Amino acid sequence: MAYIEFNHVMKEYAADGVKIRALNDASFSVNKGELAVILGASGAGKTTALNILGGMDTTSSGDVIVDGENVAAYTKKQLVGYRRTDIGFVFQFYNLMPNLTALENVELASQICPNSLDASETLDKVGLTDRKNNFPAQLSGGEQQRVSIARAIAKNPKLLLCDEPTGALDYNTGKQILQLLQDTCRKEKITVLLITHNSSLAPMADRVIHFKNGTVVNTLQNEYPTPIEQIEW
Ligand SMILES: Nc1ncnc2c1ncn2[C@@H]1O[C@H](COP(=O)(O)OP(=O)(O)OP(=O)(O)O)[C@@H](O)[C@H]1O
Repeated sequence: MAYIEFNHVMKEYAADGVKIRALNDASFSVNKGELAVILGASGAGKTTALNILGGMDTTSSGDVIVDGENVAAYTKKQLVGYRRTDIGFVFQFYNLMPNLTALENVELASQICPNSLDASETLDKVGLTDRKNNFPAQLSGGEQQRVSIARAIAKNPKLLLCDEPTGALDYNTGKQILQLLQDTCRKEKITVLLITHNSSLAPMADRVIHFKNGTVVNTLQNEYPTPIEQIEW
């Protein structure tokens, strides 16, 4: 069994009496320690799948296996614990607490997790040794995203889920953030899933999962992923 198994997942939303099928029999798997890139057009179901995997949304049917447990069968209370301890999220917008310093933002996350890493050391790892006592407004977009990555990995999560993490950044800054995510996956041995619109990024991944109209139409494995510095788009 793979570390992550998304098995025949359906997700329907009811909006004004109309049913919208966001996921339609979507299936994929990811092995432990892999970097998986999720590609697909707008509305293909990528965010819905990531939110379900992260325990932020629920399935209409299907199984979502993470490390041998079926997250789709979790109670609300179990999902709270799962989100808190097992999942690190990185979003397009950094969602930092504006009145807390970089260090305090990371500490806030690590304090609620039993196996958390040292907040200050985690900020060192993401290259922010000199910015720990700055507030988010005093940091660039790339630096704020580094804080949000530190906040996610300081929880020592099973999965690092990233939804368009470079969507608000310029080309070079975005590339540095992708490099950090690729390095984090390798060095910390965290399983990383990364949503992007940019199909040029596919070579950086161990696995590429392609969504279309709510289902997975194609999964590719790269035996030799390309370092991000060698990818241009
Ligand atoms: N809470 C919701 N209520 C109703 N419909 C929703 C909801 N969330 C998502 N959808 C619909 O489900 C479909 C899939 O959306 P989703 O956000 O997963 O796509 P996506 O591939 O992530 O798109 P994008 O790249 O634009 O973020 C879309 O048609 C969307 O409008």
